[in-house]
Amino acid sequence: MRTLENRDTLRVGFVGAGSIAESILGGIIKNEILSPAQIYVTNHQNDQRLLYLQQRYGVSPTRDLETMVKDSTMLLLAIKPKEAKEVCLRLGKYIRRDQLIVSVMAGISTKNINEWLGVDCPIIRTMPNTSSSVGLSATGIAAGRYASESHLEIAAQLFRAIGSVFQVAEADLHILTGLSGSGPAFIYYMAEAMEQAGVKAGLPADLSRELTVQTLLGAAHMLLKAEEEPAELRRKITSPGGTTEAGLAVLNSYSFQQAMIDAILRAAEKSEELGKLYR
Ligand SMILES: NC(=O)C1=CN([C@@H]2O[C@H](COP(=O)(O)OP(=O)(O)OC[C@H]3O[C@@H](n4cnc5c(N)ncnc54)[C@H](OP(=O)(O)O)[C@@H]3O)[C@@H](O)[C@H]2O)C=CC1
Ligand SMILES: O=C(O)[C@@H]1CCC=N1
Repeated sequence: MRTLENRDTLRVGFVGAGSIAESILGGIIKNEILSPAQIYVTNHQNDQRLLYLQQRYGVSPTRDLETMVKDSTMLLLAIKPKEAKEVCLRLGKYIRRDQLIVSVMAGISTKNINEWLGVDCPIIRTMPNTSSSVGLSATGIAAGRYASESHLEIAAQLFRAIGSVFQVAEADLHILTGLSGSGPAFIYYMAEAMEQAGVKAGLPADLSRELTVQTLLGAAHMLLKAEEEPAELRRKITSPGGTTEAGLAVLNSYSFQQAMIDAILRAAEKSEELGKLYR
């Protein structure tokens, strides 16, 4: 397996061409980590989708799994957990022992992937998020049994190009899935509500959207740059007897923090369930 230092010779085959595949390949191309000519994509049946990816990013669509595997130095599995076994059984006919497999599938263990492929090839299991498309993913990565430090480093380099990378034990990828894999959806859900509140009180929708986005952006930067803990940043906004205090009282009456904690833990639990259901 070549390293990204030799990235001109790297060929990545995306098995699965949905949301996360597009976010990752879009980020890789935008950041000029690989050229479109180095990326193949395949999916199950959606021709329109492959055409769209070809036209938008210049990547090569294919349904010839054998040739794609043969020509790829790395395969990136971006199929749903329920499709994992069937697709891996098919891929196993063509995969070489030195071929690096990167999985982004929630819940599916590297042990199961190796078993289905029937090959002791190196597997790096990851959990990125869709912010990959703007270079801001938080990606967890863990090595399977046959992966070496250099395989980990190759995958880390690729994902570092589209955000931050955190190496964790494979078992911890479940909680990363809840926190940072699904996490953006929980934030968007809150953003939808913030926008709705502005509109309900009479603001134009576009102004309400801009205020929401700038507020989230500013808060994220504060979390990143300020030295205070989140609770201290919150306290600084909360004047005694003021508006924030009144608003927080409403959030507390709905157990907002507990709801967020439970949502993340439930998503993590679901990741474990998917792993058991589809093993
Ligand atoms: N979306 C996200 O934010 C994240 C998702 N993930 C993980 O990524 C994986 C994909 O998720 P997501 O992108 O959201 O899902 P999508 O439903 O958007 O995409 C799934 C893709 O898999 C393809 N596919 C299905 N069956 C086959 C097959 N037999 N051979 C080849 N391709 C096949 C589908 O093709 P077709 O359309 O033709 O059926 C489709 O392109 C999941 O395992 C998920 O856990 C991980 C991190 C974040
Ligand atoms: O919803 C899902 O199952 C996937 C995994 C993390 C984000 N999306």
